[in-house]
Amino acid sequence: MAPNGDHQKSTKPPPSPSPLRNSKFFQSNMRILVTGGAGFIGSHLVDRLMENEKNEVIVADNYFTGSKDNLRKWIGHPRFELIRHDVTEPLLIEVDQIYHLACPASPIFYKYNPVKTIKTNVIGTLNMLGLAKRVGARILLTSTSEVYGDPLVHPQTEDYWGNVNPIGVRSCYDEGKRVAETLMFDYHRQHGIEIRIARIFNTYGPRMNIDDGRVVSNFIAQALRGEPLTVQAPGTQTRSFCYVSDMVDGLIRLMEGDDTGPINIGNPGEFTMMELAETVKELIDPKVELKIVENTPDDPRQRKPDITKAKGVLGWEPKITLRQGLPLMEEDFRLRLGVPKK
Ligand SMILES: NC(=O)c1ccc[n+]([C@@H]2O[C@H](COP(=O)([O-])OP(=O)(O)OC[C@H]3O[C@@H](n4cnc5c(N)ncnc54)[C@H](O)[C@@H]3O)[C@@H](O)[C@H]2O)c1
Ligand SMILES: O=c1ccn([C@@H]2O[C@H](COP(=O)(O)OP(=O)(O)O[C@H]3OC[C@@H](O)[C@H](O)[C@H]3O)[C@@H](O)[C@H]2O)c(=O)[nH]1
Repeated sequence: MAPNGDHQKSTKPPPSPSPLRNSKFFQSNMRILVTGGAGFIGSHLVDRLMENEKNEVIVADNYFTGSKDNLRKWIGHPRFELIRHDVTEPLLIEVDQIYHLACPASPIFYKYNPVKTIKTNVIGTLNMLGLAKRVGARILLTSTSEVYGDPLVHPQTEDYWGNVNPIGVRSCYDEGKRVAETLMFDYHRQHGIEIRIARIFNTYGPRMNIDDGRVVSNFIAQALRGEPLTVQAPGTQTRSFCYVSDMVDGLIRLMEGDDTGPINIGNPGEFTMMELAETVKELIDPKVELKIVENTPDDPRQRKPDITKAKGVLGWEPKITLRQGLPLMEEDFRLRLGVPKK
């Protein structure tokens, strides 16, 4: 069944935005809330949104995995505001658009406090939808390729319903995001809220936490520290890695376009973890060793987005290949770890 079939469309008109938006005498800026804006993708998104002088950007973040440091160039800027706020609590502000990213993304962080992760996904998304409803804002959710679980369809298209363990250690995140998607569509059908859903595939780039625990940041940090690259068994599992500037471009196009989604946003280049380790080794330090270590439960065996829909509906496709993106991230990690290039 097509996720964008007629039964998915709202019959309700969207709630009216602020009267100032259509005022003849006062041209207000577009006020945009980015939840999770102090994190990795969020802070790059804020950089892009702030480039447009008609945008005012408000970030709400609880700093669990994000940091003020990621936003330091905007703190004090007249079009920028930073609020310490946990999205599991309601937020009463006036905005036109909401990019709802708040949620830990790295498996080691989302599994650290699974009850909090599911509250963030469910109560957090409900609160942001409540805000969207009250002020007539358009809302974009950053969902995930993890909604496909350990996929039995390859590559993954948006109409695949997934193969997810509902009681596993990853469920707080993948089932949490599935409920968040459900809430988005229920608010759209029942209340006419303008929604956008992006299904993001593994994204990497500068500013990722050095000890984030995800595979690209782990391998780069390990190679720079001269430590063995920890390939989790069996090493034949695959992922598709998207550079962060491509991701931000896709998210903005989705928000500005007419399609609710869900739309896969990711780079279809597919690599085994062994291939990724070999590439990092070749680019950074050919002397570094690879070490096979134990894997974690329910690790998906393969993942690759079908991006036909993103190409057709958003006119989007990624531009940066893995071999182009890894050196950009290496440069940032060298600076932060204090390891100059020889
Ligand atoms: N990076 C990826 O590969 C990837 C893949 C799929 C989906 N996503 C989604 O994209 C979004 C951003 O991911 P990221 O890689 O930038 O992760 P990140 O961990 O760097 O950023 C998440 C941000 O949300 C904040 N946050 C977490 N819980 C919060 C709460 N309860 N209230 C307020 N703020 C909270 C964190 O402090 C952090 O700043 C997440 O929703 C994630 O699920 C990311
Ligand atoms: O040091 C490591 C870390 C991870 N891995 C492997 O690398 C693969 C990718 O693992 P990551 O931790 O980077 O993350 P995953 O791809 O499983 O999930 C990721 O993509 C979907 C997003 O929603 C999640 O937020 C994101 O973390 C897994 O197969 C894992 O076993 C290693 O081989 N070594």
